Amino acid sequence: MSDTRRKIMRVLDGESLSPPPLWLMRQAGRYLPEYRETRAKAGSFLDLCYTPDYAVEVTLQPIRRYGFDAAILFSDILVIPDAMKRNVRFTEGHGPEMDPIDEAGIGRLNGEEVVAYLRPVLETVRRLREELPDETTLLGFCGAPWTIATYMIAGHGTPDQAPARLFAYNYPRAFERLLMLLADVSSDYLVAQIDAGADAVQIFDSWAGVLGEGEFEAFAIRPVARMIASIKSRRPHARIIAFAKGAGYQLKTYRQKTGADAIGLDWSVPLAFAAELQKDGPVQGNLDPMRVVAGGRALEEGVDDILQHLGHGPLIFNLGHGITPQADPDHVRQLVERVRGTK
Ligand SMILES: Cc1c2[nH]c(c1CCC(=O)O)Cc1[nH]c(c(CCC(=O)O)c1C)Cc1[nH]c(c(CCC(=O)O)c1C)Cc1[nH]c(c(C)c1CCC(=O)O)C2
Repeated sequence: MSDTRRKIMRVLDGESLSPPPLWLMRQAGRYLPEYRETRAKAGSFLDLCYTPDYAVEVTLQPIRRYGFDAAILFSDILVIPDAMKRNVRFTEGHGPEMDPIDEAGIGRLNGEEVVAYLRPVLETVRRLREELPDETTLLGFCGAPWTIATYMIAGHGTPDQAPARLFAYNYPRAFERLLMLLADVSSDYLVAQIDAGADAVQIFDSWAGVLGEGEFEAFAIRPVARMIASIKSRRPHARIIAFAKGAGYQLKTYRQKTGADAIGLDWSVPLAFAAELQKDGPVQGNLDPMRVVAGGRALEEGVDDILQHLGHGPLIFNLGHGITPQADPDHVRQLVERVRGTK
């Protein structure tokens, strides 16, 4: 009976499938002309996220084109600070911005209305489960508390998250309160996504790699462990992928201590070490997105290397980070055919 289950769910339960199922981080995005068209109609980026008609449409676009094994809900990790009234803006050419928060502001924060504010996103999840092909896994997601906190403190993206690292040393109690509050609202939000029809969820800790050893334990591992314990206590069937970008050799303890079912790997993780990690459970990754931009031999060799090292264990094929706007949609097709061995 097990073969009728969605492939990515089978891998998340420890099965090894050949060829491995695949999806790509940021598979809905600006590299696709049909995304750019819907994006222009929607107006602002947040309008796109909060209008189920548009969000459903852009989520489905890469599924129609490539038949990926998973669709990932179209939204953004920064809808959480937006729901906490931090005035999030996405302005052309600037990246995300919001009002920076200070110690007093953290004292005033509360997470009470977050899930209610995000109802349109949950409506998108419900509609997606109705419209997706039966074999396609639907993934929900959110940002990890540390990564969300970095944007809330600086008010924008930075290359090394120095403002949040400094804030954590100067105001340890306020920082701890912020992380725990984010962990709790994010857990409620992921439970709501699962209840709306998400098969599994991914937690993105895109900035885990800038933390020192003790801070990695305190800011990356602990809040995510709290989230996973909270979600699994309420929804024991929930399957959770945790992606701690840049965590390198700490990924072994990261999986053990957070309780994640699968761990995402960025492209800097050596494949021999990735194979070691795979002995403890499923892994997801880890092609360099620049190989998709390059195409040709660089793309083929990157795919083949991953399949050779990780293709015999539980693997969800993916990139090591999001696909970039300059990727050629034909190269994405070549990637899919190479992974599936259909060409
Ligand atoms: C850090 C982070 C963000 N958002 C996200 C992360 C974690 C993953 C990572 O590290 O990339 C996660 C994210 N963002 C988006 C998705 C949608 C689902 C998918 O993967 O297809 C997901 C899962 C859409 C998006 N989120 C954003 C876009 C581009 C905006 C546009 O279309 O105008 C998309 C498609 C905007 C965004 N959102 C964010 C930034 C820094 C930016 C600007 C950079 C950029 O423009 O690429 C915050």
